Amino acid sequence: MVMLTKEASMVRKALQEHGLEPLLRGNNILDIEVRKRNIAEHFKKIMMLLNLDLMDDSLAKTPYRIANMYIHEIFSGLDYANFPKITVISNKMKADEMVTVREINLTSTCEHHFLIIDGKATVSYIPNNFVIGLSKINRIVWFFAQRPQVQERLTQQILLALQTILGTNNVAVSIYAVHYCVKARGICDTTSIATTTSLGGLFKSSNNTRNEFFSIIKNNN
Ligand SMILES: Nc1nc2c(ncn2[C@@H]2O[C@H](COP(=O)(O)OP(=O)(O)OP(=O)(O)O)[C@@H](O)[C@H]2O)c(=O)[nH]1
Ligand SMILES: [Zn+2]
Repeated sequence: MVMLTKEASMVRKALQEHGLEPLLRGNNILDIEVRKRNIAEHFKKIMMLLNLDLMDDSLAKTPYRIANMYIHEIFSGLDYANFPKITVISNKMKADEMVTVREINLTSTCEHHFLIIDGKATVSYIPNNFVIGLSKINRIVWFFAQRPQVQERLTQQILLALQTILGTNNVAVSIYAVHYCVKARGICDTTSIATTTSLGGLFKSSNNTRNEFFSIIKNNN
């Protein structure tokens, strides 16, 4: 079994304690190659039930492409072994104002329909003892996006992961996204956008901090 990094273990524990890891059913005991082979076999059956000709040279490898994509790409965030390497440095410069990364690109997968969620995140925090490498914020967003998701949980998972790593409650996350299960099927609404926000510490309790965060979002999203 792969050893998790200290940060991956801390984040997983915090999420479990807060009921924010409801989809995982425990450690996956099957080897990755066995899981991929099984997914491909099952997907072959789905394609056959759709009356698709698996002998067609364009379709023949699709079940394997799907299996590879699920395990190594769009659902890679289900495995904490893929949690990003985190670099935090001590806050020797005594930064005490809001740090914001906005317009973080994310694509995720709606857990109800397995269709794309296409959005952007804004993440702010007020440094306490640590400052995090900026790209690590994008990577944490990406990690949790690479799962079957609902947008509300994704927003909360990113918040709690950063609070845990940074040792402060003063974190805020907002995501706006287009859901292809709303756009490309069902109601077929091509313009609606869903916004979700999760606020911690001063972002929740102080009107000034909250307003500063929302003014960044309003002016830039
Ligand atoms: N709250 C929330 N709902 C979501 C998210 N992604 C998809 N959904 C919704 O999940 C719901 C599933 O509803 P169901 O009635 O079971 O599925 P459905 O019959 O395909 O629903 P329609 O999309 O209305 O056709 C839909 O309303 C989706 O829009 C999300 O991130 N958050
Ligand atoms: Zn959906």
